[in-house]
Amino acid sequence: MLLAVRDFCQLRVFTNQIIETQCKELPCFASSLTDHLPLSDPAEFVHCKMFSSPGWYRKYAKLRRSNERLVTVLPIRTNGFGTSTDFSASLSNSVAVGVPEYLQKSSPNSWWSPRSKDRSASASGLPKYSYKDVQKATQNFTTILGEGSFGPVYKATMPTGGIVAVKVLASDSHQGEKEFHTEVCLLGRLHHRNLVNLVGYCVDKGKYMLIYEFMSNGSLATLLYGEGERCLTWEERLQIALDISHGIEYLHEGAVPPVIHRDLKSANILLDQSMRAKVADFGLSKEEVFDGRNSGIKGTYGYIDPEYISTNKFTMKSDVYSFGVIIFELITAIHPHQNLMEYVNLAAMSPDGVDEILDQQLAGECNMEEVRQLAKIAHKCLHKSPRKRPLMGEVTQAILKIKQRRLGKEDTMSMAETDFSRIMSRIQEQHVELTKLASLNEIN
Ligand SMILES: Nc1ncnc2c1ncn2[C@@H]1O[C@H](COP(=O)(O)OP(=O)(O)OP(=O)(O)O)[C@@H](O)[C@H]1O
Repeated sequence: MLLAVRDFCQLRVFTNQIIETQCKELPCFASSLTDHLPLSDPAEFVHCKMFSSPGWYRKYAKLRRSNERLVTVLPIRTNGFGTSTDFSASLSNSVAVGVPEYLQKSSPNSWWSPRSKDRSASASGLPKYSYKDVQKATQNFTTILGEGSFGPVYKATMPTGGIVAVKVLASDSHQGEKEFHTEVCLLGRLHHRNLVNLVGYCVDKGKYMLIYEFMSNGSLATLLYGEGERCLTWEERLQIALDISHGIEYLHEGAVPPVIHRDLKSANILLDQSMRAKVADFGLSKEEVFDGRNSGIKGTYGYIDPEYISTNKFTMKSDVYSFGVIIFELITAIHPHQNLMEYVNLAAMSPDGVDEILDQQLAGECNMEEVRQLAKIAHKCLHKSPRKRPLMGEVTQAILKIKQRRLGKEDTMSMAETDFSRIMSRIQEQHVELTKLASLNEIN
């Protein structure tokens, strides 16, 4: 069956020429760190309840719907047709983002010191750097990490030894300085351990640069599909799924107003030195690229919610869909451009079909029950009807449950092991006692 599914899909890979279209997104969203939805009692979100209690679900869904209506879509960069938006209200509520420790450590005379006089730096709460500073830190822009649709990304080393990533926005951008500052203000207010946080920026000499925390283990896409990469263990994959879920949950349910990512994909998931995953490229306005058909659809082929394609309405549930695709990438190590969904749909025809599309490098190396449970969550995320897809908070709780069950089992196992060794040592003690008694009897 495994071969049949894979062969069939392989055929489709060749017959369906992949549309290498990286449609671009437009809007950027306002957000702040202020508390939002009452995610008060995590127990409320337990997996069984979440998918089986319609009353609870309706109540919560109503709450979320009213929250979703608050989603602010801020057309910051609009291909030259700039929409002026009054951000004063949202800025006044902004939470100043602290300068990261490694930036603070610079001596007052250090060349890597934010331009203190700059008013925009205080509005965003983020330090602003000069072109010269960044030029020096990137060794004259020679330390390239990669290139995305915004432009090249460089590794930069600070005088303190701290490392950051500098995204130099393409110079053909129509974005003006004011719009860039607005975008920085909005991004600077989003902070979470599962987001690749913005730590500074530079607007100088006609260049716009965003400075991010450095993610030394690169992107999930490279780890899954790159040549010479070591195989991610099942434990790592499960943790990555949970980390991503936490990050998106924060964007959807932690940020006020909520933020829809719009371009979730394995290339936008970055990993730090401890292999913890963080969501990147959130809230960045991207210009729509004419792809030959000018479909008007924004996002990345293979991750786009089919419902969005038919209605042109992008909601949080479209992000949930893309997350479902990423989960299946983690399980199968098949890229969406390699007809991942064909494999997934075929495998869904048999009860434990996911076993057959599991990344072969994981065969015998993982708990199949956990794989099936994670696949079940992914299927819910990919539900045809957006309303039937779970909310990200619910997804997080469901993935957490898988981890907790394992920890529970490990506890039981270690308890059993302790009991066993206690019994063994008691038997040994008794054996020693009996031997002693026997030798005493012999002497007498
Ligand atoms: N904070 C970071 N730390 C380390 N590497 C990074 C960081 N940000 C981006 N990169 C690397 O730089 C490269 C380009 O990233 P970028 O986010 O600009 O594009 P992308 O996500 O690959 O594509 P697109 O912009 O089309 O979505 C990628 O290889 C990515 O792994």
